[in-house]
Amino acid sequence: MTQSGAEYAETVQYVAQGRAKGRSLKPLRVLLPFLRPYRGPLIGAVLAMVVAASATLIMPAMLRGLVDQGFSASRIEEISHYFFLFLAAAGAMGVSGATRFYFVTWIGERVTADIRKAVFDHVLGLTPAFFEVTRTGEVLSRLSADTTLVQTVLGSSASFAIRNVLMAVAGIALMFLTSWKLTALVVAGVFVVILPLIAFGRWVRKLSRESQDRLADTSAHAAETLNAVPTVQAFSREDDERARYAKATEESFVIAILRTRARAVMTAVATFAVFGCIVGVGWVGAQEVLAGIMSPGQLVQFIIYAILVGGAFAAVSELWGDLQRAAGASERLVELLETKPAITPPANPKRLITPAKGAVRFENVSFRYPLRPDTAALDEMSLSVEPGEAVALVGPSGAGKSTVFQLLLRFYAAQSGKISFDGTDIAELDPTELRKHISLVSQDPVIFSGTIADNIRYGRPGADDEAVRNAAEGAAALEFIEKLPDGFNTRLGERGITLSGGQRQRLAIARAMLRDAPLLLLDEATSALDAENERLVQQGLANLMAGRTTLVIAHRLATIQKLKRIVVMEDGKAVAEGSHDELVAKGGLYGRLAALQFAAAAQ
Ligand SMILES: Nc1ncnc2c1ncn2[C@@H]1O[C@H](COP(=O)(O)OP(=O)(O)OP(=O)(O)O)[C@@H](O)[C@H]1O
Repeated sequence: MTQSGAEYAETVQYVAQGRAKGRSLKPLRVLLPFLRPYRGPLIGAVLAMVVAASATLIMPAMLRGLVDQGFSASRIEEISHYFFLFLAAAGAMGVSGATRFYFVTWIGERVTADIRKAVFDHVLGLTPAFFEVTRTGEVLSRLSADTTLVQTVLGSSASFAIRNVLMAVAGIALMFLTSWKLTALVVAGVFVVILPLIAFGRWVRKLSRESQDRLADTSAHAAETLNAVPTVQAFSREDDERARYAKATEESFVIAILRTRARAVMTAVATFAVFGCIVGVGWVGAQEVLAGIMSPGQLVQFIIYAILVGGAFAAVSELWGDLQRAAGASERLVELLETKPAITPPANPKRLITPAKGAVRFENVSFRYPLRPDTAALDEMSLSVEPGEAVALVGPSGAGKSTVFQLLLRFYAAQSGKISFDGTDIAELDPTELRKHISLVSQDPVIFSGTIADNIRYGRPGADDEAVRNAAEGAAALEFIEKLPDGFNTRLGERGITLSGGQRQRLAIARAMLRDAPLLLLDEATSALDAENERLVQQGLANLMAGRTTLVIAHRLATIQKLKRIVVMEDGKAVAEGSHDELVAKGGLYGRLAALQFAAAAQ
């Protein structure tokens, strides 16, 4: 169960390495697997596009007939016939346009929803190491802004682009049939136009990546600040935060405008060049008509084709920018999807014997946090806890107590040594399976938005109301819950900010009680309680600990004084162990801590 620095580097690859520097639309390829399941609507959309393009392209041919045959009263029927055909073509354009719009929008929405789910599902499985280097706001921005960009492209730009390419290709073929000479002139002109467009396109793509990055920075900053409004206000830092946000927003504005300018120039150059080219060719055509080489109807047909083709090219050049932005966004989404969790379940995970007993063993475990490779958080740590035993971990701040929990929960993998649960190396278990056997009450419990009952039930979804109530009672939370306006159905704010720290802790304890797992991890579980409530909760905890293996981290020695086994940690190692009295008798670190705390309490 060793994890090298290299593996960690892989975890944070997209941050560390920067992004692949492709300049094409290739990243859009990654959307293909998401499109594959929707062949039906895709075929529908393509058919509708083909019908729309055909209906558009047939019109100039009809116009040619109309012009060449001339308008005279004797041809009234034929002329009406042409207009009837125009009407039919218009109808076909309307219906196929609507069909294309429906299918394409449907695909855009569907695929974006799938991508959002895939990214969220994936990110939720990444280990804490990933979140140490990635701000939540950045992930959120990818989930919303980047997926929205992809949606715009799939839901409209791509189909416009494809339709215009279709029009251009078919239009050029028809132009060729109408007059190959003039067509050759147009094609030559268009090539002259395309080369500068490609250069522009690259520039726009670079700018749009930057603008997306800035947007992500801005939202990350906003999320961080908004989550800490009381702290910001308490330190009177509102103006600084406003200034920081304004600066980030302005920067992203400047880049967005640069991008827009580039696109504006690109559009102007493209439009003028294409239509200028058509005008020139039209002039050559007029000479041919005058010389009797071409009929006027042919010239009209040719010019309309040329305008359609020119319009199609102009549209594609404008959409090119959109497509490139979406390519950038897809690249960022895929980077997220491809980030591998630092810890993955083994190919053939072992299964725990049921019912699990909760025996825990650390054998010479050494561990350094990925972001602090120079300091050992655990240094050859050994610890053995029998099933049903309660052991306290004490020691100065930074001694590595919480790290023991982090490793047991397999949020990180130790670099050397072995950690086993019921005799099985935890590296050989599926982490999700392992965690099902662990209940954690953390120092700063998280309360989710929802009701009090929902929050307790988080420990064991599906538990009945009575079990929830019993858990609350055991955690000494019943009294305060019943005083709330809606009792167990009281809704809590986004992060339970309407509860006091002590109340949150009691909810977290109730959650752990309901979870009913064989191994209980208590990280300063009663630190936010007053003496009265602590006494009540201690009783609940005692009930909870009975028959379970428990590891307790405590700063206040009074809370663990009665436990038979106390392990003293210092600098990532267990340096002493014994009962309170034994350790006090030995003196040492524990003796000093106890002397300080109990002397203070006695005063
Ligand atoms: N995610 C992290 N990344 C890098 N270093 C960390 C991380 N978490 C903890 N550390 C470091 O690892 C060492 C052990 O930390 P740990 O949280 O296990 O200590 P502790 O004994 O639980 O302390 P406390 O009682 O203050 O909670 C400390 O030096 C700490 O700074």
